[in-house]
Amino acid sequence: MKFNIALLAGDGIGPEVIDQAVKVSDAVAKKFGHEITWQPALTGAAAIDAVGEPYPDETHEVCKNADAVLFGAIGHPKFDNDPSAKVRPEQGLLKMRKALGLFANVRPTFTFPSLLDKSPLKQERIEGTDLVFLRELTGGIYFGEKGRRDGGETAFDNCVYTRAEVQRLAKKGFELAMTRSKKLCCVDKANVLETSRLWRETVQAMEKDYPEVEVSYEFVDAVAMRLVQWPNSYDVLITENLFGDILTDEASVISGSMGLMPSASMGADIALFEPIHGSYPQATGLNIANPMATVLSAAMMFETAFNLPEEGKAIRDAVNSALAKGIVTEDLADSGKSYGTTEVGDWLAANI
Ligand SMILES: NC(=O)C1=CN([C@@H]2O[C@H](COP(=O)(O)OP(=O)(O)OC[C@H]3O[C@@H](n4cnc5c(N)ncnc54)[C@H](O)[C@@H]3O)[C@@H](O)[C@H]2O)C=CC1
Ligand SMILES: CC(C)CC(=O)C(=O)O
Ligand SMILES: [Mg+2]
Repeated sequence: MKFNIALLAGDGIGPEVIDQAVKVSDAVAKKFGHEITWQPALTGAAAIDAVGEPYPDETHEVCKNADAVLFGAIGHPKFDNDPSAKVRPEQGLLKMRKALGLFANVRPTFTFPSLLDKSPLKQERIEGTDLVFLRELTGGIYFGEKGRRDGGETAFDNCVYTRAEVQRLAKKGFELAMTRSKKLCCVDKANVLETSRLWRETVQAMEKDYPEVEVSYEFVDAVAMRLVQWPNSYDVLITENLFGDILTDEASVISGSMGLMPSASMGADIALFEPIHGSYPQATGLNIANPMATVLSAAMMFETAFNLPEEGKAIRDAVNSALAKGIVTEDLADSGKSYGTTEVGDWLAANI
């Protein structure tokens, strides 16, 4: 098969981890007889520097016309440390998600058998953890009206959700739960927030369409606690944009490193695959970033966007075997030997 993939490397470690995912994807294509054409395009601070905006129209055209998008990360300290900056890399990420209609961000959290001792959590608590967050990605407080008043002394960010937005995300959650253990947790703050009450009411009304799914409703603060206390008590969790962003970073410590967790952002017409981490600016150019989250995002791309599970499995097998053999970057090496980002990528590509 032939694939045309938009490649948005972005900033910081983005280009370094994307290079490894490209290497590994090319190795998969070679092994299984596919042809990939990569279409690089600008985004983030790199795009601001080059053309003055973080998600240029040309990049949108490339994405729209691709079979899938592979995304690294965006963000640069020169913007993070300047709250008054009018144009920011993150605006590009949000614009891209909205413009491509990527409303459902699938963020799995799982453990690797060879890494159980790398998590700061007790082994018996995390063993067998295999859960999936469905994070709503194009609504909520990130997209509501924001601004200042009172001469800049008061700031506001509005959180808005429509019933239709909740329904389409929850539908995906129910459907996913039906393919797994038929357990769904709706994470909200319905004791305080009106948007959360709309979430809860909407999901409750959908329960009758999925009688086999056991639905629980939990407040986000309690989930933040139970997620690290008994992570394997969860299976599919649905939640709004901000809560999902925060909880999935927290959940990444279960696996052992933020550099391991992939994601798929699904829309009606196109899907984008990206690690859950950011541009990790401290590591830029040092060849130390873990590329596995991005490599595993490429595995999700083969499985989800191209419906090629064997190709995805070939990538997952290579990652598992690298982890078992200790071919890992410094975030997972403890006092043992660590490998560079490029060495890990080379090893994975050679072992597909
Ligand atoms: N999707 C995206 O492009 C995202 C972009 N950002 C942006 O990234 C920049 C940095 O944000 P931070 O809050 O520091 O989040 P971050 O995710 O970049 O890094 C947080 C910490 O996670 C660890 N980490 C992240 N990626 C890793 C990797 N591949 N290998 C090993 N360890 C890794 C490091 O310990 C790092 O200090 C900011 O400009 C932020 O806005 C943040 C999150 C998501
Ligand atoms: C930079 C944010 C807008 C996004 C984020 O943290 C994420 O998608 O995980
Ligand atoms: Mg985040």
